[in-house]
Parts: sequence; structure tokens; C-alpha cells
Amino acid sequence: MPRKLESPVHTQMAVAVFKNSLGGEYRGNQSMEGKSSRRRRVFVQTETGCVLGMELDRSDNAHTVKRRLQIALNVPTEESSLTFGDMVLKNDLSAVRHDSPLLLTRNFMHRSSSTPCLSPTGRDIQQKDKSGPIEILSHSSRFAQVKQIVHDIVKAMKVGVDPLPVHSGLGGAYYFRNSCGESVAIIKPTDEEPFAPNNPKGFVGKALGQPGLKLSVRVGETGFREVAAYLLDYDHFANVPPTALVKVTHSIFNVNDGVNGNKQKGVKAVSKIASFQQYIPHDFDASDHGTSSFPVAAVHRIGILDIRILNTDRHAGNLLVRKLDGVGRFGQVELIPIDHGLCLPESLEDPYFEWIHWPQASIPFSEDELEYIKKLDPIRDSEMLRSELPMIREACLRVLVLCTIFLKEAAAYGLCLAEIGEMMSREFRSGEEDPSELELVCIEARMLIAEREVFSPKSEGGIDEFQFSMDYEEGGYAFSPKMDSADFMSGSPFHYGFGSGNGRSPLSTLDESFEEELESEDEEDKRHVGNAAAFERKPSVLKLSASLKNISLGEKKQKHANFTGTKPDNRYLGNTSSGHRSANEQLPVSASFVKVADMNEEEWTMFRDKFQELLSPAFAKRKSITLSQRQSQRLGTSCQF
Ligand SMILES: Nc1ncnc2c1ncn2[C@@H]1O[C@H](COP(=O)(O)OP(=O)(O)OP(=O)(O)O)[C@@H](O)[C@H]1O
Repeated sequence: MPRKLESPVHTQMAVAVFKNSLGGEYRGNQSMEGKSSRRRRVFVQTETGCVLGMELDRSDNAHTVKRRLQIALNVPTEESSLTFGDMVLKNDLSAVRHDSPLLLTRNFMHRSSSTPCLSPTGRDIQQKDKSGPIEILSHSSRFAQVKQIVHDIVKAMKVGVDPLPVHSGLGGAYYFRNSCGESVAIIKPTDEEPFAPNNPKGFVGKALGQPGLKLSVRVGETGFREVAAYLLDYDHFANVPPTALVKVTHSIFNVNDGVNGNKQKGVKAVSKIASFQQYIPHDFDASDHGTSSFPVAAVHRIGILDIRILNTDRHAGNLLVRKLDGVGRFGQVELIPIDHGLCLPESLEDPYFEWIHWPQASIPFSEDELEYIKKLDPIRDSEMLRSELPMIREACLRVLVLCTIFLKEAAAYGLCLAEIGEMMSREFRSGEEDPSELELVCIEARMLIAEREVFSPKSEGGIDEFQFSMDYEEGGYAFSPKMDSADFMSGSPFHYGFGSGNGRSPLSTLDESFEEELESEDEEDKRHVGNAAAFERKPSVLKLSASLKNISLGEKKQKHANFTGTKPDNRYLGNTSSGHRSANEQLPVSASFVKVADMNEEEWTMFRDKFQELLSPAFAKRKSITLSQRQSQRLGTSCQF
């Protein structure tokens, strides 16, 4: 055994800061800041939620990290990968920054709720944790407010003020309090999200890293999205409460026993990676109150944020309302947007914008709002997020870039919030889901760059090879959920707070995905028909561009069906998923009409340019639809604002 692996393990249940052979003891953030850059602390999380803090030095590699995990947590680490966002870490750990959360994932595809939980019992490894009870996983000044709240909570914990569990919502959440007993923060551990191994409300069954409630958002990855929404909310424009990623240690947190998903009793302090958000005192949420009193500017600002981040979960319960005048008259309420865990999906998705039919959303943007939108720079945003949240996936950033470009161009064209939101939303007709107008533009842009590659003299394989690879490299569906629909239906909390506007819910998306999974098996058979058949399909693929050019809203479904079969099978959009998982494992193909992760840098740049070019005709079409709708409904001057 290498010398450094013999060093003592400091851990307390799932808590640990692993001291390496350099012998230094971790004493919190301050001491790390003073140390040389040779030493970095990281937090390694297993798929079942155990967290081990350890200090790395330059000679460390994935193997040594895994060995330490094996010793400290008694978990098998063979056949597993150490991942950091999109990256699978091998020998070189230089990309891993101080305080980064890493994930240990097993390489087998079909994991289920019956997979034994690897949470340590604590008996073998109980030692004192050297780190503080709450540590912000960043030293950025952007989290100054959070730092102050953390300080207050730690003081309160020392005098015995304990957190309280939050009963609403599907995930595990806890109100942490100050010395006066007032709630000052809400903490949501990443391993207690819906379907995550330690969810306290019975919604378990998946490992961290697998597709979650939304198929394009992995289990355990909602925390960094909450932080991303806060970081992107420049000048506190939309009023997102200060949010950070933390490592937090407390006995209140939930740990399930792995086999049945039952709560473990008598568990001592456990460490979790969690989102930490300032608690904002409020009077009610937007589902409890008429929306007509909401200020136009507040609705616009939240809508602008939702569009940029493609929020798939802006239901009324995720808008807190505070009365400013004690009564809550028109304009005298403040809106606080919360719960951004399902934003920035890894591929274009159907967003959920509760505000879409509110009259405020049909009022044109103000000069200030247009100025704010004009100044948005999605490339700069991406760089900022990469630097503040190094685990963020490139696919999420590409979605941010596309949606921000879409917003900027649409606002400059003169579209209002409701029109932009509608263009991003899918339509459901006769039980079928149509791609949104935004997605159609993306499909068209991908078609055009694919055609360009086919006809380019530089194209190496020529048409046959190109077509063959399109047909054979499309995404295999790697994820096989073990829960059946009965499992999903069994918990009434699923009916809580979702999709009140259009009757859709994440549940229906899940059901659809199962159907599509079955269908994709048929597709799989069809794919293995050989090169000749693949070549046969070429003309229809090449014709798609032309056929989509004159697409109208009413024709969308039909045209799309002509292209892809009957469902979104994305022959342009998928990628191979082998028998082994990687950090960049593709999400299920059926989750999206448009993928963004599978393009290389050059394709992505070409795609972005094409996308931008295609926007103005799409906006013109939308404007004419709005006008004709207004005429037919005689709504022209009925607006009350
Ligand atoms: N920043 C905050 N300030 C005050 N209360 C909050 C805050 N964030 C969340 N809450 C309260 O906690 C409840 C649960 O939070 P949240 O909706 O974020 O959890 P969730 O498990 O993600 O819920 P859902 O299942 O609706 O997605 C909210 O309904 C709200 O009442």
C-alpha cells in the first residue's frame, strides 16, 4: 500500500476530512487559504450521498483518491469512475480546484433502488471531523452575504438552536435558524433530492448522477443550479435570494438504509453537500393569492431570468410573495423567486412559466429592462459560471447561451415576455408533444450545418459515411428506471404544486419517457438494418431543411413527425452511450428534441451562428400570429395596465 494511504482517516459517519501523508491538519477555510496551492481540499461524494473531505497534493491521482475512499468509507471502488462535472478524472487531478465536490460513480448501467446503500455505519470510522459545521464551497466575494448568515447559524447551533425540517416539497429541506430562533436559511442536501438515495419523503430509487425528475437534470445536480441562478441574477434584478453550495454537518439530515429506502434511526451527525439559500420572510406564495396585484416590473424581471436559464419549474409555489403595505394592494407586493434546481437542463426542454398567461407578461418591456437585456453577454456568463461553479456541465452552459441569445434577439425585435415564453414552450395536442418554435429553429440550424458538412469538399467520409454514422451513433438509451408507473403514482405528494397552468406535470413527462423508452427499443432494432438501409434514408433527411423552412405552427407536429418518425428520436441529436457510464454520459435521447452536448466546438460555433440567423424569420412569424390572434379575439385594447 502506498505510504500516504496508511495515514489516519478523520471521519464522523459520512463526515470526513481525510488527512494525507503531508500530515497537516485541516482547520477550516482560513488555514487552507494560507497554504500553498500544492494542497487542495476536495469533497468526494459517493452515489449514495456519503461525503468524504480530503486534502490532495500534487502527487495524488484518481487511484489514490479512490483508495482513500475505500479505506475511509468501506466502499468498493473498483469498476468506478471519479468524476468532476463533465470530466472523468484519471491520473491528472490538476483541473480540480480547492473545495470542489467530486462524485464517485460505479460503471454499471442498470442500478436500481435495490442497490445496497453504501452509507457507512460509522462504527468503524468514527473520528472527529476537523472541518466546520457549515463551509461554503467557494471563497468568492459573491457569497459575502451567505458567509454572514452561516456565521449566525453556527453561533446558534453552539447554543443548541437546531434546524427544523421543511415538510412541503418533494425533496429534503431544512430551515436553519439564528440565535433568536428565526429561520435564516433553507438548506437542501443534494442526496435528499427527489429520487436521490437519502430522500426523506419516500421518493428514492436512483443514484446520484442518473437522470432525475426532469430527465435532463441529473439527480444530485439541482444544488449547483440554484447557485447558478443566484450568480446570474446580476444587480439582484430578479430578486433571487443569496445562495451558495455548502458542505454542512448535522444530525438532522436524513440517511436511508440502502435496501428498502427506510430511514436509518439514531444516526449521528452526517455531512452533506447542499444548496444553502437565505430564508426570506414572506406572507404567502403566488398560488395562494390573486396575481393581479403583482408589479409588472417584478413579473418581467423574473420572466427574463426564467428565459435565460430555461427554468422548467416556475410554478406559482416557487414565487414567494411579501406584502409591502401590510395589505398587499396592487403594486405593493414583492416577489421572491425560489427553487431554481430545475433550470439549465442539459438539453433544450419544455420550460414551465407560470407567468405566461398573466396580463403583466403581455406588457412591452420597459426601457430599463431592454437595457438590461441588451447588456447580457452569455459568453461572459458562461465564463463566470465556469469559474464559480467548476462542476457545471458544458451542456448547461450551451443551453444558457442559446436561451440568452434568443431573449436578446427577441426583445430587440420587439417581442414581449409572453410571446417569448410561448415560443419556448412545447404544445401538447392529442397526447403528443410538439417541439417549441425555439426547438424548431434549432432543428433547422442543425440541419443546415449537417448539410454543409455533407456537401463540403473537406468532408472526409462523404455522404454514405456521414449518413451511416448518423444512424448508428445515435444515442442508446442507457437509463433503465426500475420504478414502474405504479411506483410513481403511489405518492400523492406528486400532485403538490406542479403545472397548475396547463395541467401538465413532471409525472406526465416521466410517463412519456417510459413509453418512449419502449419505442426506442423498436427503434434500436430498426437501426441494425445495415448500411444500405441507412443510405436509403438519406434523401428524406436532406429534404428536411426545405420542408421545415415553410413550417407553420399548425403544421409543426406533422412535419416533425415526417422527419423523425412519430416521436422525438433525434437522429441528428443523440450520441452513443456505451455499456459504461462516463461523466459525460448522454441523457436519454427521448428527453429532448434538440441536444447540444454532442457538438464539437467548431460545430457549436457554426450552429450558434446559424441559429442566430434563423431567428428573425421565426420572430416575424410569431408577430403575425399574435396580431391575427388579437384581431380574432378583439383583445387589442383590453389591457388594464
Ligand atoms: N428562500 C426561501 N425563503 C423562505 N422560504 C423558502 C425559501 N425557499 C424555499 N422556501 C420554502 O420551503 C418550501 C420548499 O422549498 P422548495 O420549493 O425550494 O423545495 P423543493 O423540495 O425543491 O420543492 P418542490 O418539490 O416544490 O420543487 C417552499 O415551498 C417555501 O415555502
